[in-house]
Amino acid sequence: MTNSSDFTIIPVLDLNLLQSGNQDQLLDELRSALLDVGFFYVKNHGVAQWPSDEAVPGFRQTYIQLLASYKKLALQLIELIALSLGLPKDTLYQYFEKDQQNRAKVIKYPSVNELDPNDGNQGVGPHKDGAFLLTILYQANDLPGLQVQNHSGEWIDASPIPETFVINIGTGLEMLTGGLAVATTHRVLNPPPGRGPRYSIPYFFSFRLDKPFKPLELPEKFKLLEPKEAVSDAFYEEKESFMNNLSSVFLRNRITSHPDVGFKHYPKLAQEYGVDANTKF
Ligand SMILES: O=C(O)CCC(=O)C(=O)O
Ligand SMILES: [Fe+2]
Repeated sequence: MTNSSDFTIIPVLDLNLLQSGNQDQLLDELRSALLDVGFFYVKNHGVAQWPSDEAVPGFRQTYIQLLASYKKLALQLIELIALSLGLPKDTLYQYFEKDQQNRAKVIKYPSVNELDPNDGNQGVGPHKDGAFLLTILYQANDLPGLQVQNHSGEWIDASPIPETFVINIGTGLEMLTGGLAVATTHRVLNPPPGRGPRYSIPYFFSFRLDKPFKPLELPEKFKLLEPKEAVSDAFYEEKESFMNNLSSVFLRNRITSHPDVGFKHYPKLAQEYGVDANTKF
């Protein structure tokens, strides 16, 4: 499907607009990122992104601090997202717990020439981030790989921009907003030969699992907007299972992200999700 207003760049949002008294501009940009793209960069976020050389012996402590900073940024974004949708800023707090577990992982993507040709590309297959509100992604070195699919099916590079994080909307926020905020499909390709490995740290800001899941009451003006069906097909297919069974959403995310492993262990489910033994990305 071709869409004349489709995105071809990933917007960059500047959190300094808060300090400079331009919150309304930031909220307008955030709303458009939420509704049209599902991905954005944030700059001037106040988070130290990588342990310094001297800090490496204290990696654990450093990493814990890093996670705490990610969480602080996630909470700030959660409040701004609510405001950008015309809701009180604490609206999304009901969906997570103060001390819930949020997952992060440090990923190494070897360059293609380091891979066994029989293993194919070991990046991450096309997927939406699962049962999460949002993902904060640190691209730790200057190598391309992350690509975001626009509504016409084209792959748009989300190359690293120094000092930024990439933020993307998870299926959880898509469901909560009735498909208005988009959880956009993305993938990761291994870096080209000769450029060394790519490293990244995604942080997945989760949901509380112990409460029934009730979609948000959005202000009237948003009810007139059409969800972006091209990227929100999962919304219609998965609505029931998502509301009742978050674990199936996790499993789908795992199988589509890592199709070779997914097919090996869950061949029937994998096929339901369009993954088979020859799936390449
Ligand atoms: O490494 C990246 O750039 C993104 C990884 C990703 O999309 C994921 O793990 O869900
Ligand atoms: Fe992802």
